Amino acid sequence: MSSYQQLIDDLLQRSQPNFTGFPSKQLAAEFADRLFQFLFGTRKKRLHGSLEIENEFRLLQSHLQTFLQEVIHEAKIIQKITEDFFAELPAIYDVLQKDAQAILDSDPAAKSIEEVLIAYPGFFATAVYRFAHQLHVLKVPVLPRLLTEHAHSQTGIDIHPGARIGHAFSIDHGTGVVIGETTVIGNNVKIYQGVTLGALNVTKGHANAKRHPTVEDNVIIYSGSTILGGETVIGRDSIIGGNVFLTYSIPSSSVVYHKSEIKVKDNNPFPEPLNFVI
Ligand SMILES: CC(=O)OC[C@H](N)C(=O)O
Repeated sequence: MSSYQQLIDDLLQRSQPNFTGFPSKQLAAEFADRLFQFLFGTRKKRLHGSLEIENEFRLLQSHLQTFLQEVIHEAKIIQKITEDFFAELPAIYDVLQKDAQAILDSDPAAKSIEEVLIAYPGFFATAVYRFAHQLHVLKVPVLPRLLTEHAHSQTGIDIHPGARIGHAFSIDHGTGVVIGETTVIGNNVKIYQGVTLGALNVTKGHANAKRHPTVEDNVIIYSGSTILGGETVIGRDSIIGGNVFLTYSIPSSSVVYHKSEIKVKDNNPFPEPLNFVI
């Protein structure tokens, strides 16, 4: 057990200027929100004129540099990562436009693209995941995770930055969605709240293995379903109904559903006592 003095020593060590153990969550949140705002700003905050846009672009670059300084200490590497990240921004923007359009096209409740951009938690979480994934591809440690955790805290949607997700991806409602680190998702995939794409084996020895499923193009996964395992492949054009628990692969164009038994009776007393366990 640590002594009081050991605790003080530990805390003192963390307050040294060279201690870089805890990068700033606030910088992560501000960067994610600011970049999202830059790309999909609401009317009030929308940038006017190319000068204003260029100015904000430069400010975003310097924000990223400050953020990167939290974990990287070589100016040249920070510069290179910043350049590479922003060089990818047009491609990220394109794919996000396809994500937003897919939500609008498939959700009868969505009335306009603006509504999707401003009000859909699934779109926000996907956007922040795409920013984070690019930093993950550029081998930035820890910070990608802080970005997706910011989106998680805002939306209840937990997408690991390491997951690979194709275009026209849509998450409807979204609360409780978990997408693990080694998940691979194709194009035009739609998932609903409470879906888990998880690992079957969560021992530390599997840290470098593919632990999470592959979901091929045009798959729909309805709410509450859990799909586990790195070798599990959901074949293209399949539909997974609500509350399915699946740990093996299924071929293309499958329909998988969970059949629960529900009993309905009138509210007259049972002849014998019932024991409802809540
Ligand atoms: C989503 C999920 O399976 O998480 C379990 C564990 N964190 C892992 O990545 O294997």
